[in-house]
Amino acid sequence: PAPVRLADVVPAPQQVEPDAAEDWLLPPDAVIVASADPAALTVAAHLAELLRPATGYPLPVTDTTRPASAGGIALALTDDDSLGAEGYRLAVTRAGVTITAVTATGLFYGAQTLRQLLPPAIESPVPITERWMLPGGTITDAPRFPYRGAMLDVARHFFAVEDVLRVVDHLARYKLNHLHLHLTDDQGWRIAVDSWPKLTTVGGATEVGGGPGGHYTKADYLRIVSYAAAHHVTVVPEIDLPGHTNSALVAYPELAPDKVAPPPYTGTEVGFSYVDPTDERTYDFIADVLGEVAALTPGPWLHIGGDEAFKVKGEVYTGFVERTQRIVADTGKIVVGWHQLAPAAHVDGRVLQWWGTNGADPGTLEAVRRGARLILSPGNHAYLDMKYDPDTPVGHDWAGLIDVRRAYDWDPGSHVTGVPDAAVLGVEAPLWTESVTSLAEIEFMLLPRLPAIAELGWSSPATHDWAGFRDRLAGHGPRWATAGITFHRAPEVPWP
Ligand SMILES: CC1=[NH+][C@H]2[C@@H](O1)O[C@H](CO)[C@@H](O)[C@@H]2O
Repeated sequence: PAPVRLADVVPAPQQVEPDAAEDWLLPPDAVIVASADPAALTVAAHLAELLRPATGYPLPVTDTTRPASAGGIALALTDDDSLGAEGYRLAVTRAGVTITAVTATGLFYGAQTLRQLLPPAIESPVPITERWMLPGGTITDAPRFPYRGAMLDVARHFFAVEDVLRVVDHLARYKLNHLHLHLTDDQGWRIAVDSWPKLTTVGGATEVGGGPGGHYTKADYLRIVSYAAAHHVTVVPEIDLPGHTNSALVAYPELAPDKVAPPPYTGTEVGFSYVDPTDERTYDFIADVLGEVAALTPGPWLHIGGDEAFKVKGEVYTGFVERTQRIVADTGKIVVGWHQLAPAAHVDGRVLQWWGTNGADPGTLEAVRRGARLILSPGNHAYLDMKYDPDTPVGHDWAGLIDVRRAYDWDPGSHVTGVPDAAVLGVEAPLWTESVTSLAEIEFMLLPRLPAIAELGWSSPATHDWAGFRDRLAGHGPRWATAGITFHRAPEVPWP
């Protein structure tokens, strides 16, 4: 395969200065030297874990307090704050590699870039003979938006912790930093709540199609949160309210408007269920649930859904949302919700996740004028549950077909009419799972479109170019294949 070039990295780096005179061959005795800082050493250990299997090299990790050793890979914290909280500088010279950053997160992103600069064989889980060449030169890089994420719907179909951890790996590979977990819906409640145990014992016991469903214990959720944190990914839990709540009503009929338990729902319709917005008991429920989920969640965000509550209208809906927003604030978290929350009063820091398909929305624009920021998830560009083409075996097509180009060819900063770039917090690619039932199907829908969304979240509009992106992406097919990751060989990408 053609040697990897600095400019091949996905997402496209901010600044690339190749220098072929400085190409470097990773030697078997290479050492990884990190700043004597626990977080930097953790990144160094992560990098060693990435490089050891395929190279078979020992790649010992040490820190700068010990005597300098053979040529190697240095991970150095710096106070050069021109790089920002997530930026890094990566230099390859004949003496070795140096990654500098202000934070461990920046070092981690430099490590992801370094991984991509090695030949695709670096993804092999077992030692493979290869010249571990690195292209000489310097990359200076930093993200455009602070929020770059994906959403996994674990309610329609339940996915084991291990599957969620693999999704975290795919996010980290492309410098995405948020994982939104859609934890509750009509078909299943997936997060244990001590004060309302039947939410999972009853509400978690099925899923679309009638399978056994499942749920995360608090220990499971903490495993996901800590693995995500080790990959510099923040978990955003969603408790969808007031709609999409059939599973909670099955468990606790007192929450239902008619106080009668509906049958468990294993279909794929939306908009028919809601918790009783006129009953004080509902707000006890919400305060208990959000309190327990917030206590388990280190990140600042708590997502309360708000979508498709078709039977809760006008003042009743905005009154419900305003009370729920206040409950979120009482937990110390910042509220996120689908853009249907817009008519409800603004609260500090509120973020609306926009999933429209027509580039304009007066209500959302008004909410932005009152201080809301947006996460862009346009249904017709970022909804990765949409089919690539009519033959895609799983997924939807209500927002149209989304091939790789459609996932790439839009600009989050100017997508919603009237919303200024400064009001855009970032992007997120939702994957709804009504028809997705395995990790392989998750990977098939995410790859190769997730890197497109990742590039829109990270890279400058100045480097936005479909032909260039398509060619860079082509080089990642062999990486996924070598790593045993399922992906769609989209015909619009010139795979090698
Ligand atoms: C925010 C939102 N609510 C709906 C909509 O997105 O479409 C999804 C399928 O694409 C569906 O699963 C979800 O319940």
